[in-house]
Amino acid sequence: MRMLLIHSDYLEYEVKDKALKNPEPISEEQKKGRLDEVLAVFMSVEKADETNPDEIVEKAVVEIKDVASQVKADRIFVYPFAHLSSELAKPDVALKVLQKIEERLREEGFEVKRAPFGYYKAFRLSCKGHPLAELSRTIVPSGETVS
Ligand SMILES: Nc1ncnc2c1ncn2[C@@H]1O[C@H](CO)[C@@H](NC(=O)[C@@H](N)CO)[C@H]1O
Repeated sequence: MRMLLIHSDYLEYEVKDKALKNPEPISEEQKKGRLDEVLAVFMSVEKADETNPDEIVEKAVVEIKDVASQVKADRIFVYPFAHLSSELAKPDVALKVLQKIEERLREEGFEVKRAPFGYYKAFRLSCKGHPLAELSRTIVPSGETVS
């Protein structure tokens, strides 16, 4: 999994069109979303993650919690983003991983939103620009190597 973490004044999105034949079903309310004072986490779930999705979920939660505590963010925006890797996991696996990460972060006490999966979306982001405001992380299942 590849993550780009942006500590932001806000992130807002608007769904524009389907990017998959069968995108995640969403309500009218989910077509737009915004969080203020948020750690935006753009995530590409990768092929290698399919060997142990549960482990990837836990490793991602550890990394996100670590960065959130460093930048003192208690809101997280989980953002599916297929542009951080050339070896993407299948959509059904990727969606499950992202849904689980969302659920686990809520269990850890964060306010969490997740952008809809399988769509083209317009988004606006205001990066805070401090030294820890732009970070990336790569996570692999045990036994795999980072390519
Ligand atoms: N392995 C994967 N990891 C993360 N997201 C993935 C994925 N496979 C599919 N998606 C989702 O489907 C849209 C089309 O690829 C993706 N859409 C996007 O990435 C938008 N920024 C528009 O390009 C995303 O919602």
